[in-house]
Amino acid sequence: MNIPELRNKIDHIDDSILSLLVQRMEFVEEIGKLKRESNSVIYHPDREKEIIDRLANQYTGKLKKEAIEAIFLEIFGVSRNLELPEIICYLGPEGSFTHQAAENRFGAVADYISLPSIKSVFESVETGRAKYGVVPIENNQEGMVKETMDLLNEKNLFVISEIIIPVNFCLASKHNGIQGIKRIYSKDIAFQQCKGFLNDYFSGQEEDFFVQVDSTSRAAKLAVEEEDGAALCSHIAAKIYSLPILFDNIQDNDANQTRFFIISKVENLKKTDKDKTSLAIKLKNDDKPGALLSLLQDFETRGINLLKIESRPQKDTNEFKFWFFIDIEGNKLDQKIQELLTKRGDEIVFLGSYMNLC
Ligand SMILES: O=C(O)C(=O)C[C@]1(C(=O)O)C=C[C@@H](O)C=C1
Repeated sequence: MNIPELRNKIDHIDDSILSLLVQRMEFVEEIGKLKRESNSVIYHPDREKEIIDRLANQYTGKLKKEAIEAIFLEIFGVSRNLELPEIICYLGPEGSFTHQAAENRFGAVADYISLPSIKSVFESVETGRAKYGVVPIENNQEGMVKETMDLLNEKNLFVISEIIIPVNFCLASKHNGIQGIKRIYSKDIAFQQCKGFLNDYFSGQEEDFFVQVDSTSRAAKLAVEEEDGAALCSHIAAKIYSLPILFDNIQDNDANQTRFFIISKVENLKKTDKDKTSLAIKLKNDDKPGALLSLLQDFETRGINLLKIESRPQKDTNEFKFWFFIDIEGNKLDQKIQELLTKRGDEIVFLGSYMNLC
């Protein structure tokens, strides 16, 4: 078959896809109506995961699970917007990895607001200006994001989902190939994380060949204005500025991953077989030996698996005291976790139960 014939086939398939999507959306609208009548939450990450897993498991053709996931997350984004338009705020700037995480989860059609700080994301969700907020919580090379832990402890908001994305950089440019590129824009940390690639492909360049700017999306914006400029940036930044990707995954360390939280005013409890619960715990008797040991023993006797424990200073006292950010396996709806939350005399702030993706 020649290209026009193949395109003709594609057009017919597209017609069918669109007609099926419209049928799907009719049912989605009905669900949306029922949810609004019963005042229940629109976003069900567990149901979305169930659909993707089911489709990926039954299908073994040309599409990888990641491709099925990318397509269906966009469909879910459109569905949720039809059920109730949602505003999602994230730690910006536009094109940041947090933006990428937000788009991975909510699709390209949601209403996004880029905010300048983690605190402003919390405040927007708290005041109801945005329905959900997306913030970084942990990088597996750098550790926990202290500001996010502290704000979760202070504010009355809940973690309803986690998102894990690899921190991968690409080299993007309008230039046809790397020969003739005159400068590369990026942020300091991106230059550091792609040293191996830059040494291999751009060694011996003058100092001013590498131009440092304050975000990788700014790098993409500058590069797209030039015929011979390039940017080291995230996929989403390249996408936003329609900058073709010349080389992908050029970071030195492939294991570099960041974990993000979706925060909301409503706790959205839903039990799956793989949940995680985050807690902020101020121990009682923390001036006596064994206070922490007693908590850990309680986990052991109740068969609760501890996934993470990090200490943070208590800022509301002039003493040098601390509280613990804790992740455990299981859901608030599990009896053993209910007991833990109610029977210990510690000050425990429940931060959220959500599906464990790690
Ligand atoms: O099943 C639901 O609760 C729906 O609202 C439908 C749907 C979907 O498009 O399949 C949309 C949004 C939810 O997050 C999960 C699934």
